[in-house]
Amino acid sequence: MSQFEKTPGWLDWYANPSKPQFKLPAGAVDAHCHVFGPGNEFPFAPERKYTPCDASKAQLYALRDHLGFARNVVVQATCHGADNRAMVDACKSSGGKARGVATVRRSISDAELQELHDAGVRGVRFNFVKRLVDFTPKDELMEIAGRIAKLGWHVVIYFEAVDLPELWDFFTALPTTVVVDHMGRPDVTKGVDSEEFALFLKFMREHQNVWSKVSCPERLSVTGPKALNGEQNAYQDVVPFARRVVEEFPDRVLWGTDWPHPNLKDHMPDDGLLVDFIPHIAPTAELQQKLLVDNPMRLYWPEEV
Ligand SMILES: O=C(O)c1cc(C(=O)O)oc(=O)c1
Repeated sequence: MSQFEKTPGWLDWYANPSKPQFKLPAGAVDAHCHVFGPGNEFPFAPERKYTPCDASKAQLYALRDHLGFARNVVVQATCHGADNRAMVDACKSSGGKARGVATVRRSISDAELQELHDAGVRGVRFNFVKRLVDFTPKDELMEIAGRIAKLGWHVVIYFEAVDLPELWDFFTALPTTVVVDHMGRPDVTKGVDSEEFALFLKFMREHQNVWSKVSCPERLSVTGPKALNGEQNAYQDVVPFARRVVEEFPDRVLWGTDWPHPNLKDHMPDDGLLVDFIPHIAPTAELQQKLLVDNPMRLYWPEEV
């Protein structure tokens, strides 16, 4: 794959998002977003599974201001592999308004981990989605988890719901806070009372160190971005899932735009409308304050809480 040739069929991020009608609480954090390159400054990793369009830190921070967020958590995207330079650069130039989640290999030195910490990194991401990454042995991941736990960092895990049973023992042995990306990608056609989603809720219920991002309705939805049946909201088939998680675990949920939305081929969400999704899954001001401010601040800026 050439460095700059975008993966065919892959949509670019939404250029002129609407202004959300929902007013975010003061200090709201977009706790899951990425930067891509720019490729000529921060080359994409040779082992990547896709080549994205560019999505720079300046464009990310313009979106932050447009939507009304105060801060970002920039999560290492798989197209950059374990080369964290673009994410670190974004954190360092944010004036303290961004923290990061890195991808690291076992070979990383303690000094390099400390450098990441100084740049604002507070977690590592372990990815188990087969279309995105090659397999990394679990003993390597556990060793990394042990080292980063000592820095007070957490582990972000990304996996598909069908893989949770097989990954359960590994996840439950992680020695630090564990944050699940996008609710563990439930198959929403199975329904909120499915065995599959019940297992995810049990995972959170039985393990107080497990948090979840209630993000990415645009990836999980089958009904899509159009409001249907007189409903006001887009992505309505995802609402019961996210709402269940927010209401049962109000102190362990995070929300993020997922901008610039890697790997979307059927539609690209208007980020303003994604923000308008929030009050459907966190219907009270108290839940919104926890989801958007108190929880991400506790995890990423504990020194300010
Ligand atoms: O579902 C995805 O394709 C996806 C990919 C990435 C990444 O490539 O890092 O991150 C995400 O949060 C979601």
